[in-house]
Amino acid sequence: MTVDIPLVNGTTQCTVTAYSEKSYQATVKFYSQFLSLELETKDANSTTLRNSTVSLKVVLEGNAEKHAESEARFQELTGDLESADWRSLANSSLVFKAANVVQCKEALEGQGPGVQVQAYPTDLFPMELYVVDPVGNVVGVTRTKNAVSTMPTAPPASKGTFTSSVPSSAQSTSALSEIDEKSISAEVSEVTASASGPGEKAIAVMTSGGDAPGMNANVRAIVRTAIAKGCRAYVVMEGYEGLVRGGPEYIKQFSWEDVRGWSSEGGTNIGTARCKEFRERAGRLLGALHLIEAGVDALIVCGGDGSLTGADLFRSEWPSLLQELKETSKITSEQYTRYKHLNICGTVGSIDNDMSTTDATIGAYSSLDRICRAIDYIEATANSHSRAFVVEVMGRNCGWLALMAGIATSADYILIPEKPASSREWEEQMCDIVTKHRSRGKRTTIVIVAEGAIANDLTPISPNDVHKVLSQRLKLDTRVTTLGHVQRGGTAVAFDRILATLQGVEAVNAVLESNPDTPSPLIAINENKITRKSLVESVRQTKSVADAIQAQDFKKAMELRDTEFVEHLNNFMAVNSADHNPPNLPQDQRLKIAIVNVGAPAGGTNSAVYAMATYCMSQGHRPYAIYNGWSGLARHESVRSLDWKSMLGWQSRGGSEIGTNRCTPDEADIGLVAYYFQKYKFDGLIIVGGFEAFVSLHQLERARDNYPAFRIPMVLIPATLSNNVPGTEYSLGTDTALNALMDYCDVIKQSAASTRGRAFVVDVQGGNSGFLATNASLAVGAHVSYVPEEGISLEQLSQDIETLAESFQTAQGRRRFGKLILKSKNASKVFTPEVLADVITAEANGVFNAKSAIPGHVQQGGLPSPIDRTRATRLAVKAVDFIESRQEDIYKARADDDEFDPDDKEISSTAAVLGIRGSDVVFTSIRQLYDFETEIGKRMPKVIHWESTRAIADSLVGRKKVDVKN
Ligand SMILES: Nc1ncnc2c1ncn2[C@@H]1O[C@H](COP(=O)(O)OP(=O)(O)OP(=O)(O)O)[C@@H](O)[C@H]1O
Ligand SMILES: O=P(O)(O)OC[C@H]1O[C@](O)(CO)[C@@H](O)[C@@H]1O
Ligand SMILES: [Mg+2]
Repeated sequence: MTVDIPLVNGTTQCTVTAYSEKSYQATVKFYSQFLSLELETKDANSTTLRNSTVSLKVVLEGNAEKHAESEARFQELTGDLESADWRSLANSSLVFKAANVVQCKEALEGQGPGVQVQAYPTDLFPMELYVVDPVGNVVGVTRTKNAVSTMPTAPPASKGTFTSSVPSSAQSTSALSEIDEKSISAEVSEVTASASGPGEKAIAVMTSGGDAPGMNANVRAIVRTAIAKGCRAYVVMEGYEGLVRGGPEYIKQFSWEDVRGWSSEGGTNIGTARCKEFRERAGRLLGALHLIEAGVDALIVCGGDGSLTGADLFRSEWPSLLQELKETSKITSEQYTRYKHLNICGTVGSIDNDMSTTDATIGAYSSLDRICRAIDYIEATANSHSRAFVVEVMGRNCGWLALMAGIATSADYILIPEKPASSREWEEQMCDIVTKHRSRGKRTTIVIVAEGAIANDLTPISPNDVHKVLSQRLKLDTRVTTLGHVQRGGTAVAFDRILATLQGVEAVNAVLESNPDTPSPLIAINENKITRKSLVESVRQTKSVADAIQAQDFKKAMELRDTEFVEHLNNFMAVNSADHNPPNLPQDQRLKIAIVNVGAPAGGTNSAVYAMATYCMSQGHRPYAIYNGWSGLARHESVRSLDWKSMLGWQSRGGSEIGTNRCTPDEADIGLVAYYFQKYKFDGLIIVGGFEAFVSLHQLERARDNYPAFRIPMVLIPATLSNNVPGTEYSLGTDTALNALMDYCDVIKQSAASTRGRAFVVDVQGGNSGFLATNASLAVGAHVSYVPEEGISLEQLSQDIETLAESFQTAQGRRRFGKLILKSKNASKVFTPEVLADVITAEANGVFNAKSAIPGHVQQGGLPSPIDRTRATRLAVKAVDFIESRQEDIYKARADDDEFDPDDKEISSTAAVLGIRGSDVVFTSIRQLYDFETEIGKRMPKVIHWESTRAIADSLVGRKKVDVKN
């Protein structure tokens, strides 16, 4: 039995049979533009074939016309047919592994070796080979590269493992600051001894307003960076309260050791308060006096909109405060001159995320994490009773938490202060959505109410108001849950620890670089980039949103809000009312869009599929899922149209609901992939995955020449914990993985700290990318991280052991003294975690010992983090928009070869990677990335965007780097 495969792009088809000497018989279908061949197996045996090499005899025969045509064409190209290598295909050796059906299935699902042909067709003479099992399923695939040339192309990356070797010698990447604890202590005592010499600065940090997870990491980074830069570090205890009270009890000098282990601790260890006195000039006057008395030159305030408004006011009043202090003889003229300019800087710490000009505030994502976990829990009980839940979340004047939680948990409805409606309107809209969801089979209803939710007449909307509507009008069994301060509790998520740390370093840099003419900075983050904004301007903009709301000018309030907030809100409305209202687009603009997952599982993958499908529905497009990757498609025609009900709950699930594996189109059979694309008439494709997904997009784009079915807009949403996809600085799944690894490390570190003289060597995933190890080391304060980009040199290893031994010797049983060494698996093949632990223990001479710890696939994470869920939603919507907007650019080329020029920029840019680069979300063409920005052999981008983070991670733990010249 054979499978008919229609012609694609005029490719000639012939059917031939390959059979084993024993029982197994397979049909091999062979495609070539010019040739028709017969293949016949020799020595093949269905039970012994696995992993064995089988010789396939290739006999040229059949279609004489085509044969002649190919010879003529070949002669035209080579001028010498006799020596033509394509003839050597006859009797060529084919690697034909896993030839029985079960094994082929495994192979195609990425669990075993695939079927490969060691013959290399060219782009000019492409060939595909299909092995069909006795019942007609296509189970085998070929590589299709170069039939003519004897020059083999690079062998395909093997499934599952990456073999390219990684240098184990260390290459110094950048000039890292060489600080160790001893030298820093020495510096500190020197500085303290000379008190306030004019050269040295004293930098103080305080936390203010509601506490926020990550504040401790911020304080730690500020204290250590200040010390590392030769400054004295101070903390102001209890927020502005401490400034107003003053004295050494409230304004304390801190040492390197004082902040040990703080990254992993929730709340704020230096205290915070809401201080009435500071709102009055008299309070601020006292604050100014106390700062000067303590000799503080610069103040970094980590707090929310209120705290930074206070800081801004303090800054603007400073000259007059100083004048008054001088006139009342509270300070000397020297002090007046020295402290004439207040050097102040804000790092935004608040769970509310209500400060303009920054995308995220320290603590907001930790709080969102608590909220999403709670709602995930509530879902289960709601589902059991088919109940409705009204969940109140924090956000006095701001709906960010409610909105993001709404997206991350696919809640039915949200009520936020930024977009109020009349009571009648919101009640109608909520009832309409909830009724439709229920009528389509949803058993749960979740409505999230922000603490500050209001109607458009500014009257508050309470959870009880919502309860009343759901229970009385819709007769739903409804409960109210107020999450309260649980949302502010617990330790910070990885994002907040890293954000707080990087912003702390940047804040110290900013105050050291500032002069009387520089405007006071606020340290922000925009997309993936830490930025400096003007404190005055940020406060002004934040206030203008609040003013617009008070003036009931909600349209203006929205315009003044960050564009990302508005984008999230629009996305929430679109995906959550999918299929409800008439689609947005007219019939003739509605498309068929496919989505496929490729590579290892990554957090947020399901959210991307869910968002893509629901957004498609709201636009009027038809979403399709290709189940089980390219191999699923080639083997089982695994295309299903996605329907709303079957995707319920996907938003919050880990793994990949539609299945994923590492097989690329070439490996699966690109001709067959093209055939199905043609059969389903896809107008666009979204691939979600890691490096194999990147390679897949490249293969599809290059195959457009032969297969018009690929002449459609195609987008890759990067998703891999390795974060090694060129074209982006962030891949879905990295945040989930970082949290999983960080949680693991926190536990291990606690064990090490309790044991006192113990270090753990933790084995970290990430292929050839040290991203995960570097960022995790920043989040957990690991003593050392070894990454593939640097390798492990003996010099560095011995230096690290020496530093470790010294610090254990001086630790004298202090708490929080657990030491971690994070080692990327590919940093060294020789130094496995066990070997490394043994070497370290032996070299430590009994001062301490080391053990290995292997988190393994736990690093893929369980539930996806809220960051991965919400980013997935945003990127999926952008990907669909891209497919819509790029139809015109490639539409003509789909039907007409003459219109297709693969090198045309407009056309080639319709196959792109959707990435976050610096502070922008951008589409970059796969051609550009693959040809110019990728180290294919290493499966890495050429430029490592996070390189500078390594120096920061090292310097904050006082690691000495050995400068190895390679
Ligand atoms: N307009 C202002 N002038 C002077 N000080 C202010 C002003 N607004 C706030 N502050 C000071 O900042 C403190 C914290 O402000 P607020 O209570 O608004 O919290 P926040 O910093 O916005 O944090 P969060 O909202 O996350 O809890 C106040 O108690 C007060 O001391
Ligand atoms: O109980 P507290 O400390 O006044 O904090 C409650 C408020 O603080 C915030 O969480 C911000 O930290 C607001 O969303 C909330 O209204
Ligand atoms: Mg606030």
